[in-house]
Amino acid sequence: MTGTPGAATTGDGEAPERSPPCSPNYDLTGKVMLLGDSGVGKTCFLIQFKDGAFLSGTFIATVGIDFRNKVVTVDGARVKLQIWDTAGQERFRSVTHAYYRDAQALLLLYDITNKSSFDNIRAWLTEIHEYAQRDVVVMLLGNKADVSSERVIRSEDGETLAREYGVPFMETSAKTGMNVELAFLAIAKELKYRAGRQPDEPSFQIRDYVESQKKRPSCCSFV
Ligand SMILES: Nc1nc2c(ncn2[C@@H]2O[C@H](COP(=O)(O)OP(=O)(O)OP(=O)(O)O)[C@@H](O)[C@H]2O)c(=O)[nH]1
Ligand SMILES: [Mg+2]
Repeated sequence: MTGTPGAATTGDGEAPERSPPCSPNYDLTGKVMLLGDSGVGKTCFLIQFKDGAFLSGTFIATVGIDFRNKVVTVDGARVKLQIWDTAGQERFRSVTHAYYRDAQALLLLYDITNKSSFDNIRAWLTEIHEYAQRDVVVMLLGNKADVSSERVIRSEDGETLAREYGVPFMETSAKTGMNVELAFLAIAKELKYRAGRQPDEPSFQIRDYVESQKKRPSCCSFV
């Protein structure tokens, strides 16, 4: 997925800000951004969610920013997620900063086989604090959990960091699909809950939901 630096490409051939049609096939919308260092798997994560496929082979770094739409149904509500895939490379940072402000949710990825991508998470959280809305939903994801033989970041380290920042955490695989849909469903549930809680509806805690639903890698190599 590539585009021109500084310009959003039209992911599905749909204009991002287009007014809803007369009978929209969704009840509410939410903007989600994928963030994290280059190569952690953001584009693959989005393609796995959107198309159920994994882009193996040569790594093609995203240029600028791009988006895809997908409607998910949670608790009887159709939530249209507009998902922005950002370039992790430093040179595109100023482009992506401009998009933070509109996002309701941010999926922040690191690669469990790449220590620097994990070490940079604090810097990403500082950027989020600076550029995003104060009440933005943030989720920390340790991607490439299928590559257990090359693991350098323990699951516990991801959990500890997420707890420190008070955000939900899980390990994922854009290759096998592990926890990919769950990440977006949890966001959609949170957005639906925020949009208007019904009187008899129990409160929704995204961290508890993720903890109760997430799958753990079947095989772990401890480092
Ligand atoms: N084994 C495995 N490989 C993955 C996974 N996710 C991504 N990859 C591989 O990692 C490389 C980078 O993936 P991308 O999705 O392009 O990375 P990105 O975060 O979008 O990178 P930028 O666009 O530069 O920010 C590719 O070669 C993918 O095939 C995963 O979950 N498991
Ligand atoms: Mg990419």
